[in-house]
Amino acid sequence: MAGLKYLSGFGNEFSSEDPRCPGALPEGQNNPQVCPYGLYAEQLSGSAFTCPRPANKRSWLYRILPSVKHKPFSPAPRGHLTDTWDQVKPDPNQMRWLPFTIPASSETQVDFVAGLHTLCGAGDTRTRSGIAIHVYTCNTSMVDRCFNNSDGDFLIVPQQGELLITTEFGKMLVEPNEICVIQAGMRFSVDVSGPSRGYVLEVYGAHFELPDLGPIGANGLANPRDFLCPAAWYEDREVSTGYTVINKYQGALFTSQQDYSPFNVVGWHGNYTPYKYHLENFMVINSVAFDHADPSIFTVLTARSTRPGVAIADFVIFPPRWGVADRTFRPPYYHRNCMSEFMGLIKGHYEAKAEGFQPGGGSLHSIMTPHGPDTDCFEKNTTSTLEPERVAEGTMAFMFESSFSMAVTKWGLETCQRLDKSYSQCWENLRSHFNPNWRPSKQ
Ligand SMILES: O=C(O)Cc1cc(O)ccc1O
Ligand SMILES: [Fe+2]
Repeated sequence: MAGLKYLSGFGNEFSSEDPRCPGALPEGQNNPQVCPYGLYAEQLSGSAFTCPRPANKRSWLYRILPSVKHKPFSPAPRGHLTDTWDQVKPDPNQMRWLPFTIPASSETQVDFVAGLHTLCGAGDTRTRSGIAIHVYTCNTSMVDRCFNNSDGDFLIVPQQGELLITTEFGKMLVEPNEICVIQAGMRFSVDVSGPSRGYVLEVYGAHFELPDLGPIGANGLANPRDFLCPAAWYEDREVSTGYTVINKYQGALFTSQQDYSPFNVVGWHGNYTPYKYHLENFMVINSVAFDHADPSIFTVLTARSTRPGVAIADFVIFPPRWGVADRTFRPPYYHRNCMSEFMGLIKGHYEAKAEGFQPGGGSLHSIMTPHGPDTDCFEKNTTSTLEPERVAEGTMAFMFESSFSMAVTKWGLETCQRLDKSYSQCWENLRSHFNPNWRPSKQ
């Protein structure tokens, strides 16, 4: 949408006023006895008050009415959203899903929240530790409905269809190949312009951060200034028919009614905001000599656990780049990992599996479950001439990698009917190339 303004920088202390109300932010204090323009002051906390300064997150919202003016929350159907991880028996097999089905708007009208389906996850919304992976498939905009997640942060990866997201902080347009993060407690409403599909990584009780760069230095990977946060925008809109605030709390959905739009924040300041990032801005670093670098080199954002170096979840991408490694099998190596790997494809093909893994689908390789390139990929890349070549041109695959051992939901295993039962066949024809008479070639 033309004309949307953004503030740039990851986790900055921002200040933003809707240009219609200059001076909406109080000067020199947060809680004046009377706020400019007769606004209410409301703090949104994203960390405990007492967190160390680098981890302390909060924003001050100056709004026409405070959020507390609402009718009581009452339970609402939760559709295919869940945080129950024992719906089906544990299954360590490699799993792959065909593109998730987007409902036809001629048959049913489904908006972003109604279109959320939990695929897998682990942990507990009450002890604030764990993750959930959802897919959304929808075809209609949210009208006088907004969503608010008390359980955690949403990292949203649109795969098809742009999302115009109105938040309490302002509006963001998020297209496929961009991602956005809406952190816990931030109200938002999603407009779509057609059939839409994407992935959501939800993290309970932690926030996404930029990974440390170590010896890479001060620049590279996702640079802080490429993260964009919306600029203040408000509407002073009475909704006599009722505005519905949907709250996800302890995994369940609740709704409450109010007679005004929640997007009534005229100005705000703080460092706890929604933000978006274009994946094309990722500065790719990789092997320029030999061997295959671990995919952590492609980490965009990480939600750290308290164990050093161990993520609750990393968001990793496989962007277009040059492949130049000499005397190297360049695709991903065969491996078993102490982390869970969920992969999705935004567009194009994934380098380890040219066929079968399709945009809008997904795969799950659970903790210590073997996986790697399919037979075709192996045969091709062990015989090809190694020249500098563009890898993953026009494609974008990604991975949610987690230290949690995830359970798949009943929806993921059965109801969605998208599980590709033939997945393991892609490795069936791998044959032995072992030659006991092989000897190192003389130099
Ligand atoms: O399994 C996958 O395809 C993801 C992956 C890619 C890679 O280059 C190295 C390790 C890894 O898990
Ligand atoms: Fe892997």
